[in-house]
Amino acid sequence: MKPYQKIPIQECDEPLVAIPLGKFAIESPHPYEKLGANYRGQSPYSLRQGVLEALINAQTYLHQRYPGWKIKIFDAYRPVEVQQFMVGYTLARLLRERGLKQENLSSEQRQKLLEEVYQIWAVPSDNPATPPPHSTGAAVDVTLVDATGNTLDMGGEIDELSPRSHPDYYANMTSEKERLYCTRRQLLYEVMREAGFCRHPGEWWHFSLGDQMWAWQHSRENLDNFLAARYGRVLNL
Ligand SMILES: C[C@@H](N)C(=O)N[C@H](C)C(=O)O
Ligand SMILES: [Zn+2]
Repeated sequence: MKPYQKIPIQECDEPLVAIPLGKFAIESPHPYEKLGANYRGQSPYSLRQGVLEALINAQTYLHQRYPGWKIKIFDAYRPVEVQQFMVGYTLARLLRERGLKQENLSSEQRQKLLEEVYQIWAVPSDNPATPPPHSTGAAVDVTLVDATGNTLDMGGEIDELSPRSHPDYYANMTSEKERLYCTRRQLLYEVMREAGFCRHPGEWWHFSLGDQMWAWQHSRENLDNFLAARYGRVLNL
């Protein structure tokens, strides 16, 4: 269990709403639908109302600093079944890359590989007390697009299983390119933080507001002010 999963949830019952796609840049077709993930008619481009409002604010802050630039949404709401699908997909990809076969793995080997997968993916828990962050509709994976519509190179791909995914990976590097990646990651962090989001400690692209990870980070930074999460798993109809 990750420490943030111990944070209590006081569900506020705010609705999951559609993201107005015209306002943002989006990854299209949706990256996980393209891989075969089944959303059962729900849209991955949905967020809790208050989280969407904050994302719109983040884009306003970005415009104030870089007119014409946009936040590009890679992923938002993710049902637990899709979380499970992506964990399975990532494990299968690791096996393929390493020339391994699932049926030949010892349980220890399988566990080690799964631990690697869980470095960047949350466990697809069905327990309402420990929902995967995106299943709450309060987490979003984003990057930046410039005024000409180009997706900026952030020095690593979203969902990359590598040390480059760490937000500070380029912090002490000195080449012009490395400094640029660092500046771009910092810009994304600053506009999202100004809007109230927290960033995943190990992923430059993952932000959330009001979920357990957010409440955990918030409580760590403000020791006198313990917060519960206000968004739990979105209940499917
Ligand atoms: C891997 C990435 N897309 C992501 O969303 N990671 C977080 C931790 C998650 O699975 O909730
Ligand atoms: Zn994410």
